[in-house]
Amino acid sequence: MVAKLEPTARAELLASLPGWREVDGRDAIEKTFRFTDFKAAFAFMTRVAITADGQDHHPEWSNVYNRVTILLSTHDADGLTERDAKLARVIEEAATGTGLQG
Ligand SMILES: C[C@H](O)[C@H](O)[C@H]1CNC2=NC(N)=NC(=O)C2=N1
Repeated sequence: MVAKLEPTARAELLASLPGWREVDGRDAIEKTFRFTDFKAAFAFMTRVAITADGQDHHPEWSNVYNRVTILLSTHDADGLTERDAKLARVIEEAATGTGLQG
């Protein structure tokens, strides 16, 4: 059973991840990415999907045209864990220089 992040680790994680924020009412973090167009957004989602599946840790996400909103939490722990931290860092890499509008 994976352990939830301690408050200090959680704060350090949020400080290290640009634009991610805590979700009201859930032990989770969330960010919306905005791309130049739908194709750039979907290409980003494809890259993330492949890596996430390889880590066996999956995002909760939605896509509207050029925007992708991603929520991370660990279902098995009902909260934020190191698995979410690892996937958030992968997501940030996958978004870099790929038609990202910020
Ligand atoms: C059986 C499978 O390994 C588990 O259900 C994995 C799949 N992907 C997952 N993704 C997330 N976000 N949390 C989990 O606890 C989780 N568990």
